[in-house]
Amino acid sequence: MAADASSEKTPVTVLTGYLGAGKTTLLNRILSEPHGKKYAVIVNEFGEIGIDNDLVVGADEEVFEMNNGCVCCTVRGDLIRILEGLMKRKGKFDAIIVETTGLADPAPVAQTFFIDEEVGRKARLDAVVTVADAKWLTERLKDAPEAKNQIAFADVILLNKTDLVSRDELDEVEGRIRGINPYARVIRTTKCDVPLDAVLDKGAFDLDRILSIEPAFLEADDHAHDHHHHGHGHDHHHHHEHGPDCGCGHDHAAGEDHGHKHHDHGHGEHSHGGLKHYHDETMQSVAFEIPGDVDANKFMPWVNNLAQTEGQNFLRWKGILAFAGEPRRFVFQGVHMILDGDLQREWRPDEKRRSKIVFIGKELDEAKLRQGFEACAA
Ligand SMILES: Nc1nc2c(ncn2[C@@H]2O[C@H](COP(=O)(O)OP(=O)(O)OP(=O)(O)O)[C@@H](O)[C@H]2O)c(=O)[nH]1
Repeated sequence: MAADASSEKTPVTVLTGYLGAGKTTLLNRILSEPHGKKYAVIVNEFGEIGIDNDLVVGADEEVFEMNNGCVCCTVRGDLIRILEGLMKRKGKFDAIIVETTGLADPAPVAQTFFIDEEVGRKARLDAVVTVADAKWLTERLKDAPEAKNQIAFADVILLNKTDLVSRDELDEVEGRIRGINPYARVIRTTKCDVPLDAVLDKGAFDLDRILSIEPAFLEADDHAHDHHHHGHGHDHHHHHEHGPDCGCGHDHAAGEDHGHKHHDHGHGEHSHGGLKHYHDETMQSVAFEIPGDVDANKFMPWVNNLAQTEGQNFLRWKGILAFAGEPRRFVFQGVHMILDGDLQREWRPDEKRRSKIVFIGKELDEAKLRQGFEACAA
């Protein structure tokens, strides 16, 4: 049984955002800061000619190109090959950054870290960082389902190009972002001017810092996360793939839009203290909490069954659970029908044991999910 290797795994940051939002700008900023770290960069090209590659600055880092075209199964194969190649040279890189094409749905890229055992053993998805174009995002949310998925999927969102819009427009677009993803940290930027620690080494995806369960956690600057728990047996480690064939959650038969339905619903809107709040009817998020323990023997079958029956609707789901009789927190996350979970650090003495779960996705049956979760209470 391997020791808890999360701190030894190479962190991977997935950089996403619609065409022209500022991904390359951010990448260049990361690579040119005097951080003393060595990053490997994987660029997913869209189109025939690898121009992006030439736009990336820096002498030290190595840039690897994935296949052009759709970041789906073929590209995932490429990504796995590149990652495995990188892993063999472990020690050479402090972190890996994957820049996806603006047209990519981040789900298949994120799933790679759960699906491929070899990759999952050596790399951990640190966070999905989405760059949003303050001027154009609102338009893209209307006509580009990928743009919406990129927002929904993010742990950190850079609301970039703030110089191109008025304060009111900025509030408006941030309200729309919040309507899709209330859990991500939103940072307003010009030319992606963020401190690196706002985007790198966040531990956001594996929930070490509970970034996603409760917006209030986003404000608290909690550095107390534990990277030094070694030697724990992983008796509750689950690593399942329930998907058909490639398991990427994409309905390939649906063609171009990868089965992500795009409805042109009107968006509910209300004002609250200046910042407009939107309720996005195609992308929802629901969160539930049990103020105590859950029974692992009820919870695990429930989530596994959910993954199989409704996984296609869950863009992301995550939870932190107190299992009865277990001193450690069980942290799990899913991308569509793929689930991954782990026992992590112990509940702190001053911490209330409680169990929370959040779903971000489409056509969520809130009442049924709540009922199912509450039935898992210990
Ligand atoms: N005005 C303004 N322009 C910006 C800002 N950030 C980036 N840009 C410009 O926007 C353009 C696109 O930026 P990139 O970083 O190439 O965007 P990208 O997301 O990598 O684009 P693709 O690779 O096409 O998806 C470039 O000309 C940038 O200089 C900003 O904050 N304000």
